[in-house]
Amino acid sequence: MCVGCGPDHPTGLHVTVTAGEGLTVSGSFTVTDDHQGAPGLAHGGILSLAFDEVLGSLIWLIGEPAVTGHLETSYRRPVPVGTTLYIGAAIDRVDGRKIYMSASGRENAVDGPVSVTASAVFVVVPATHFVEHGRAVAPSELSEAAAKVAEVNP
Ligand SMILES: CCCCCCCCCCCCCC(=O)SCCNC(=O)CCNC(=O)[C@H](O)C(C)(C)COP(=O)(O)OP(=O)(O)OC[C@H]1O[C@@H](n2cnc3c(N)ncnc32)[C@H](O)[C@@H]1OP(=O)(O)O
Repeated sequence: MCVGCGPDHPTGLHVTVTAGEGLTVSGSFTVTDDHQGAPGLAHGGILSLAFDEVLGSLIWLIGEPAVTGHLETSYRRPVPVGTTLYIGAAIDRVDGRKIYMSASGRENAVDGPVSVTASAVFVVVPATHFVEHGRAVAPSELSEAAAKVAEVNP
């Protein structure tokens, strides 16, 4: 039920992500009427969410839980409803618990015009972070997340 990537979320972004070479991932997000802000255009906050999701996927390559500490988004072109954004993201460097990342999203093709760029600092947290700070979750929700780490980066 993740609003970014959960396939069963009724109005979520349904972002899909594939691991690439090295510490990179490629994602895609199709803007639907559920994601509109101004008439016919994607809402900027929704686009920011799509980037948070793709950037957040990079942590599965490292295999340590981390949360977004800082996320900066630059909107370079309007994104019409119906667009598929192809988002490439990479880990640029790691400094202690801080993971510096960047991403860019291109309109309707992997080599399409750049619509949005973003940079982020994720901060590594202990797995207990989610238990201590989140609502009570079923153990299966946490074990599914932990299994995903093992699946992506055995
Ligand atoms: C079981 C496994 C489950 C796994 C599930 C995984 C799911 C993942 C899903 C992902 C979903 C998608 C993603 C989401 O939506 S994640 C949801 C949105 N994000 C949050 O909720 C985060 C809320 N904030 C916090 O929890 C704390 O403030 C954190 C943990 C971030 C830091 O508090 P903590 O007390 O722990 O850290 P520290 O103060 O000792 O600082 C440590 C270092 O970090 C540096 N720093 C700190 N803050 C920032 C900042 N804002 N920008 C830049 N840097 C920052 C700081 O300078 C220091 O650096 P240095 O001095 O050492 O050089």
